Amino acid sequence: MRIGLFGGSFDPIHIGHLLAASEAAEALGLDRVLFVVAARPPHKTPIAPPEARYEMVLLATAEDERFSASRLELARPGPSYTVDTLREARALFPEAELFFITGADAYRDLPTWKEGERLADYATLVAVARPGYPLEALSAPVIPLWVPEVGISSTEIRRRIKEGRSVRYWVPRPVEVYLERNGFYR
Ligand SMILES: Nc1ncnc2c1ncn2[C@@H]1O[C@H](COP(=O)(O)OP(=O)(O)OP(=O)(O)O)[C@@H](O)[C@H]1O
Ligand SMILES: O=C(O)c1ccc[n+]([C@@H]2O[C@H](COP(=O)([O-])O)[C@@H](O)[C@H]2O)c1
Repeated sequence: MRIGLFGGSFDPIHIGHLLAASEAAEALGLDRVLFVVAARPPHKTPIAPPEARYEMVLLATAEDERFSASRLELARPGPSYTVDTLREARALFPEAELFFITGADAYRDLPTWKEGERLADYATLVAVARPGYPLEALSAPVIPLWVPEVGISSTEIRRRIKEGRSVRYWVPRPVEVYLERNGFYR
C-alpha cells in the first residue's frame, strides 16, 4: 500500500490542491491520499476554524475514492507539526510506504520545521510545482514533482470573497455552497 499525506491549512481547499494531489497520486502510484488539515499550522494563522476547514476538505474529496480527509492534526493538541503526524501515520500504517506531499513553496522553510532533518526517516518528501517556486531550487531529500501549474491560492480566494466576487471553479461546487451558507472570509 502506498499512501500520500497531502498537508495544508486548506483555508479553504481549492482546485490547485486537488489537481496537485491527483497528479501526485498518478505519478507516484498512490493507493490513497489523505488530506491532512493543519489544525494549528506552525507558520500561519488560519482565518476559518479547524473544523470548518476540515468540513470543506471532506466536501471537496467526497467524490474521489482515492481521497480522504484526515483528522490526525485536529485530534492532537498544540501546533500541528509534520514530524508528529508522520510518526502517527507510521504507527497507523506500519506496512505502508508513506509520501508526504506539499507545495514547493512550503519546503523552502524546511530547515525551520520541527525536526525537519528527521522527516525523511518517516516518509518520502514530495514537493509539487507551484507558479513562482522553481522545482530546481529544491534539494535532497525533497523530491520534486512537476504538476500543471495552477496560479491560485487560498489567499486569493479569501480576497475575492471579501470583495464579493465569485469563486466558482476556484473551489469545488460543494465548497462554494458551504462558503456561501457559512459566510466565511466575508
Ligand atoms: N495552486 C497550487 N498548486 C500547487 N500547490 C499548491 C497550490 N496551492 C497550494 N499549494 C500547496 O499546497 C499546500 C497546502 O496549501 P495551503 O493550504 O497552505 O494553501 P495556499 O493556497 O498556499 O494558502 P494561503 O494562500 O492561505 O497561504 C502548500 O504547501 C501549498 O504550497
Ligand atoms: O512541522 C513543521 O514545523 C511545519 C512547519 C511549516 C509547515 N508545515 C506543514 O507544511 C504543510 C504546508 O503548510 P502551509 O502552511 O503551506 O499550509 C502543512 O502540512 C504544514 O503543517 C510543517
